[in-house]
Amino acid sequence: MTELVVKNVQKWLGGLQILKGASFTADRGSIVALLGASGSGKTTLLRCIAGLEQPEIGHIRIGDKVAMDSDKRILLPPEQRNIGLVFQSYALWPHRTVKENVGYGLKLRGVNKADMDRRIQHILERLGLGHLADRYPSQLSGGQQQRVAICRALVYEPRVLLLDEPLSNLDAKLREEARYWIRKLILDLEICAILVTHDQTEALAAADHILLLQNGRIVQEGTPHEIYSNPTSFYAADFLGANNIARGKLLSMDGDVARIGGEGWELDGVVRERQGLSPSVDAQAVIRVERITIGDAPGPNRLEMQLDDSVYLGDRWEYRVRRGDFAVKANGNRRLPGGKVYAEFPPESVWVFPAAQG
Ligand SMILES: Nc1ncnc2c1ncn2[C@@H]1O[C@H](COP(=O)(O)OP(=O)(O)OP(=O)(O)O)[C@@H](O)[C@H]1O
Repeated sequence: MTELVVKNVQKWLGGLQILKGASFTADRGSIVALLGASGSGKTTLLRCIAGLEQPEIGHIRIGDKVAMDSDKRILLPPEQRNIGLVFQSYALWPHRTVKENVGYGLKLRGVNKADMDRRIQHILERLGLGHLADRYPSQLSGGQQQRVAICRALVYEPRVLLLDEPLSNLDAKLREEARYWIRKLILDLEICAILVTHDQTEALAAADHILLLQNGRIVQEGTPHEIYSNPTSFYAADFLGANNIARGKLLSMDGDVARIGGEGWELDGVVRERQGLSPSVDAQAVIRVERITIGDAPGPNRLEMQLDDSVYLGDRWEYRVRRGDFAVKANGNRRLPGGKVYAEFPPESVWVFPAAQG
């Protein structure tokens, strides 16, 4: 069931158009990640949904309520939108206890004390914080503070939970755990969550659906697997994964099959973005690091290269190989001696795009 509808949302700030017509829907029991480079408009879009920014144009429906509609001049304030909000900083009040932090909004809304206590206790227990109800934020760990912030957002029983970089203040281990339990919580509660993040791993692991933003536009959307394995633009291909970028000229193109080459190297690949590509124009290929294999014999789409170094990364080795100016990284599971190697670039993993403009 669709819980959130965002249609053609446009927003100007300081004379600049920050959102250029964002449209998407989100279902109950699912997590949608807004992913994109810094300044792409993720937070602004989240703030428009929350009612903290007023889009000049657009339509937003939350549950069965229209939250804003520029044609009908509807604009509900945040407290009437049935949303829960969690900020990166958690924004807890330092002089209020956990219980008071979680219940403050209910108090403002005039919920009676018995009902309020019941709801606070219920959500604190649910997130494993029942025993900390009388502590102050400074007496909690970062992970516990984050749980309190989430309790505070959930105590209203919102239809939609809006999370703005909620994990970025946690260390790597806690972040991984939090990704997991937040996802489970949202699916268990059968609510809908919108997660703003610039961290691709977080979006891939936590979301059911990813919206990739670039300059105020949603340039691609899909499941994490679709976005990772089937990018439709250089921006999308380069934003996700660990990549090698090979810059050269397009040597030939036949349907989706292309050949790209530079100084002393040529590779077969597949066309990922057709516009602006024709033989002999400048082109670039994105090749995921994990797709390149290092061998010791020539073969199709293999280049003779020089292995400069094997770098130990704990769970794998990273090989630094080059042929003249053409340098790439590849992965493997053992240290290799430096010297002559053959690097294989599977053609289906050499994604060819037109060269960047300007
Ligand atoms: N109040 C404002 N006045 C003018 N420009 C603004 C204002 N707030 C944000 N912007 C601009 O809007 C653009 C989008 O900002 P936004 O914070 O939505 O991006 P973001 O994708 O969330 O970035 P980040 O990951 O860095 O938080 C940026 O170029 C930013 O400089």
